[in-house]
This record gives sequence, structure tokens and C-alpha cells, in this order.
Amino acid sequence: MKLTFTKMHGAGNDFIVIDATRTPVDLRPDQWQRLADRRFGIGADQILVVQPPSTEGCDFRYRIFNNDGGEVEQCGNGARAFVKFVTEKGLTDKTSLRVETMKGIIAPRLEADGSITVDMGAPRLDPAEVPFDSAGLAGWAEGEDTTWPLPIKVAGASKTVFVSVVSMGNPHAVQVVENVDTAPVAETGALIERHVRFPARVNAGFMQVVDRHHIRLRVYERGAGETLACGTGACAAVVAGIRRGLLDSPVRVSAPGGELSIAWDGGAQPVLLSGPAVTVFEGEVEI
Ligand SMILES: N[C@@H](CCC[C@H](N)C(=O)O)C(=O)O
Repeated sequence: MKLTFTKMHGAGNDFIVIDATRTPVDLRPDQWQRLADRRFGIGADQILVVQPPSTEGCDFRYRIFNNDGGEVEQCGNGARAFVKFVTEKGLTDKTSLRVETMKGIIAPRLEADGSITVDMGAPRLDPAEVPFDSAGLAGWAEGEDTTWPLPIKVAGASKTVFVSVVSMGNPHAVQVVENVDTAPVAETGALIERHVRFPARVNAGFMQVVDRHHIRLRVYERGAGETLACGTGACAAVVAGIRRGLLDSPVRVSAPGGELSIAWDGGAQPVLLSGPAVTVFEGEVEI
């Protein structure tokens, strides 16, 4: 079977985008993985599938598959690529959309200057909702910031990292580091991703606070490894930083692949994510 696709990116977080609004596209995990493979396939951090909605009041449904072939709940950079895709392909002429994802509805908006802002919904901070298994650790209370100890073993030596846990629909563990350039992202990211306290695995964020409105961020993504930017990771880092009293909204997030901007007024307010979305090329692949 031949599949038509568009290759896109948002701050270097790269995607294969597939239009399944007319013909359903439902592949096996090993087929998604092969498409996303950088040597045997097209190559991408995530694959985004655009479908008709199944909920009244929504314009589209949006499915997300990681580079390892697993389906996931949310993708912030992908949401902006999604809007650019449906607009460029003439699938809608609306500038404000409601899009169904595996974990709730997001509301992206195409601004007059061509930039895209996505209402990613409110962050969830209850460990059980992330999910994070906090059994045996100090209690959690709404409104209190908690950083959780995670014991890990690096090169035979035990150490403990302290993380804030945040769900943006998908799970994040964010730690503050002095310098993202020297942070052990590859070594400890992989260990945090599969730490026993995260039953659904986790995206591991490493945040350096530059000033109260600016952070530098690297993210070791669940199912994809370190990416050049992670939209939901940026949302989670800013939420964690504001709750820890280190940041004030809005916050500029410098990722290795580009700049994102995050605004959050706290509590049950939605997190707003803006940043670039770029179409790279189109193609056809045999699957
Ligand atoms: N790159 C994404 C996040 C994609 C999903 C993530 N790897 C997960 O498994 O939750 C973003 O921009 O948010």
C-alpha cells in the first residue's frame, strides 16, 4: 500500500503527518516504527495522523505515535504542525479549532501573523494522574509544590535526582539543572524514562533557569530519545518552574532546535504554547 505523507517540524521536533480524513490509516506498531526509523524509513520523532472527529463540537481527531511505534496522548509541537497541515491542505478554513486527542480536547488558533498558539488545557499535578507512584513518599497536597526523589544508578554509582511531576495529558518529570549543556541527558534521561515509579514511562525534562522569564530546556522524550524540542515538555517545565517560585509567566523556552513561548496563569488555567511550525517536504512511501 502507498501512503502519502508530509514531513514537518516544530523547532526541530520532526513529524510525519498523514491525512486520514477520507481513507482510514491504521497501521501496526512495527509499521509506525519503520516509517519513523531514520535509516529504514522516512525518519521522525513522531507520526501525526489527522482523522475526522468522533466527538460533537470538534473539528478533527489527532492521533500521535512515537518513534518507537507506541501511541501517546499528547504532542505540543505536533499540535502546531497539525494546524499548519490542515490549513495548507484546505481541510478547514477555520482559524480556531477544537481537536480531539487521546487525552482530551486541545484548542489551537492560527494567529493573523501566521503563528500558532495552542491551548493545551490545564496541567494535572496529582501524582496519580501523571501517573507517578508516590507510595511510601511524603504526601502530596493540592496547591503545594512537591519535588519527588528518584533514586537512579549511573555507571554503578547510586544518586538521587529530584523531579516535579506534571501531566499535560502525557507524563513529564522535570528537574532543575545548573547548565543544560553539561546535564547528563542521555545517561539519566533513559533511566528516568523507565523508572519503576512511572508505570506509563515518562518524558524527562532538564531545565536551566536563565531568569524569571527565560529557561533553557532539553527533553529526553519517552519513546523517542532526546529531541530538539518538546512542546508538552516546555509546558510542564514552565508549570513546574512557576510552582517552585522560580519563574513568572510568560516564559521564553530555548530548546536546542528553536524557541517556544509558554504562558500559564496558575491553578486550573490552561497552558498556552506558541512556536513555529514548518513544512519540509511531501512524499509517498510503500508500507
Ligand atoms: N514531542 C512532543 C511530545 C511527544 C510525545 C512524548 N514523547 C510522549 O511519549 O509523551 C511534544 O512536542 O509535546
